[in-house]
Amino acid sequence: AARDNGGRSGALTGPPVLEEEESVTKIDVNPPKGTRDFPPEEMRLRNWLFHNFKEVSRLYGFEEVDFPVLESEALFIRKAGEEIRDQLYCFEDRGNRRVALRPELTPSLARLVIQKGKSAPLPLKWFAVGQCWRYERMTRGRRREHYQWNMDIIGVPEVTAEAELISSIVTFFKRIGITASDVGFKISSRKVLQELLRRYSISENAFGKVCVIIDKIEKMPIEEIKKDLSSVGLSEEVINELLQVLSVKSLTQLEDILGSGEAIADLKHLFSLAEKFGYSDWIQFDASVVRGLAYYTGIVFEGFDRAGKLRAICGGGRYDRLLSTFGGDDLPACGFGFGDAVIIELLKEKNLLPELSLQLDNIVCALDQDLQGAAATIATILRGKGQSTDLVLENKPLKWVFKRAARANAQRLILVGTKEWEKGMVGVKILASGEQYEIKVDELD
Ligand SMILES: CC(=O)Nc1cnc2ccccc2c1
Repeated sequence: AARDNGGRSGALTGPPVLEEEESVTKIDVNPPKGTRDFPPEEMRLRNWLFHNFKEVSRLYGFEEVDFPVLESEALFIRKAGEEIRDQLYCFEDRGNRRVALRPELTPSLARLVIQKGKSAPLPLKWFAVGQCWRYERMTRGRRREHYQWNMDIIGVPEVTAEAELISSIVTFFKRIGITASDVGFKISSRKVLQELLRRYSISENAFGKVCVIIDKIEKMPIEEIKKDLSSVGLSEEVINELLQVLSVKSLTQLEDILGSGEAIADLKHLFSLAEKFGYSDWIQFDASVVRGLAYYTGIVFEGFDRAGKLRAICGGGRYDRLLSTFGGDDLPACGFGFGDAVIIELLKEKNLLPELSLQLDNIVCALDQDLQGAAATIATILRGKGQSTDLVLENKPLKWVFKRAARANAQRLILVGTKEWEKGMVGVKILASGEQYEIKVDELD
């Protein structure tokens, strides 16, 4: 009760407090709305996931890059009606600069590529794992941050780049136990839309808007989609032809409508490369895939769960115009983003979450307060051998030490006792077997 009156202890009963104590304001111990903490258990799972992201990137010869989570707002200002724009976590900083917490990594990557200019030999194969942010108006209770794994190839115009990227994601899935019966990739090309719209001389910047609208096709009533499409200038006839093409189920059917243009050629090339990479049974053509980012210009793909319970697991595609819109050279580019949320939901569904617990090689404990120094020496020797060692830092009863050792899955308990220490020895207890013995300090292995 004493702490409740503004934090001065004993003010009601004890002697007058001589000087004002630091006032205690009870802070909210939860993280800000829509954000997460990572206590040890969650952090082990996150590190496991990111380790697999990074191992696959290394396997494919990609180099890791990173960028500030805070960027100039201008990097993300696109007028294509994207959700990512409506939810931009932007503000004016103390220098009156318009800045934003990045909602995605690709624009930062493009900025760095341009900054590096000619000094970065093409093709660039870069990857990053970074936290991305959004600010949702309504308290829809959705998260406001997530981590994304991105892989990008800059400077390769052929679809061999897209085939390589999809291969890397398949490799990732296999590493964590996901199979082609669990997930698949829907693949299409925005060149399908482009070739269609070119017949009706729709302007380039309407193209991005049309794609963003079509990406919502499964989330909005078709009437609203049609209304939005007509509001960007598409006639009734074009809208109906567009929607009809999007429901096409095979490449041959698409070729009948489109004729043999770049879209068909790219898709056929990609599907034949998939054969060579050995992931044909992971992919399918699906004309309705457009992805919600305005800057894609060619092949687009998304990973989906075949049970149909979850949102897209990952997504990506070719974005050949992005660098030039930032004032850079007209460099071909493609990449993908892979979020840290849906994949964990999928692993839970498939009961594939890894068992990760703290593993310790040793716990070292002084059995007597004046042997604390000796215990520190032992811990240092073991750590010098690369063995993870928890040193008990205060006088604790053995029961407490055993409990801690069990919770930390320690392999060995090293007990520093007076009698043994006088002989230059320590006690060792192998916790799995219960075996117990004494050993000379310099024979500790
Ligand atoms: C399922 C989930 O957490 N999605 C999510 C969470 N935070 C984001 C933040 C920025 C952009 C996209 C985001 C997406």
